[in-house]
Amino acid sequence: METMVSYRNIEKQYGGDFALGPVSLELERGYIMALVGSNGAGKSTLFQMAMNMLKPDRGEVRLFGQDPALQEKEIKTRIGYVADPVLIHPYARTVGEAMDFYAEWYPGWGAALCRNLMERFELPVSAKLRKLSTGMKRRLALTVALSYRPELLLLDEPSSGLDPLAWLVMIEEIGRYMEEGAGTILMASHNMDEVRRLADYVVFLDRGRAYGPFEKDALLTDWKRIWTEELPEEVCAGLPGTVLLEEEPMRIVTDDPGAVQAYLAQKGRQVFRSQALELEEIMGFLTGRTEAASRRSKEEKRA
Ligand SMILES: Nc1ncnc2c1ncn2[C@@H]1O[C@H](COP(=O)(O)OP(=O)(O)OP(=O)(O)O)[C@@H](O)[C@H]1O
Repeated sequence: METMVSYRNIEKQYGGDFALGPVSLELERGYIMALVGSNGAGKSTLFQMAMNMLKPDRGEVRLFGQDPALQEKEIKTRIGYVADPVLIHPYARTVGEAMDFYAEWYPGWGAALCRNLMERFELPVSAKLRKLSTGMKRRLALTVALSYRPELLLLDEPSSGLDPLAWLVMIEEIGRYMEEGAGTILMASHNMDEVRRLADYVVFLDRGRAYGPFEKDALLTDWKRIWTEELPEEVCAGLPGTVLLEEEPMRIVTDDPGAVQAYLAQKGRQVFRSQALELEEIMGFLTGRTEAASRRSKEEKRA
């Protein structure tokens, strides 16, 4: 196993308003980790630290085991960074000029790959950088980052501003990059569809606190909503692994569906169906944003 990114006990304070951490994360080669969080949770702050654009108050960040403050240039040729908002080349005037510059800068630049990506993202060579829309800037940044097949991609909101077709191209191209076998991705996303499709691991960030990493597949298997018949108080009281009880109809939200189903069977109660929770719901429970371990009836919800 080779650790590509590690954050150890990272803390950062901005005035009195925002405190990040302590955050500790490690990402191994070959995996995709998604940072999922509310606005202002600290996701971009973590990316900027990896790019040596920002220093943590405490803790250490390592890329390929190296300190980004000491080996900045070497590290940056091995990373593809799509920032949010996208950073546009300061001197190039057109898309073509920017590509020429990057082709010189990155040792692993693939000219044919770049042409193919530009075609897929419908990026005109002659388009003026100043006049690109937000979505076109994102297409450009993704094309650049994928054209030299970096060992590590840092994608901060890669789909923000992309139209649905460009989004699909992005999903396919990220899939292709990973299938080639040498890629690793740390990404921040508000798009749960993309997290569901791409991520191996999920970290929830909320108000500067990190929860996880969790294996995405395990989250989707472990968190269930189970529909059952109305249960008397004494049966409810003994339910194992219950996060929330909802009434009319009776539903149990649990992170231990096996135990709940076994208990209901033992009490002779019927299970009508069960369904995996959406990642945003799981995030609500794990971060304490959604009130857990309570009984919620229609009357309560109306009140
Ligand atoms: N230079 C700065 N000075 C002061 N506060 C800052 C600065 N940069 C970021 N912040 C604050 O730090 C917090 C975390 O910001 P960050 O951009 O990391 O969040 P984020 O999770 O990427 O948010 P979003 O999902 O909205 O992009 C926010 O409250 C933001 O206002």
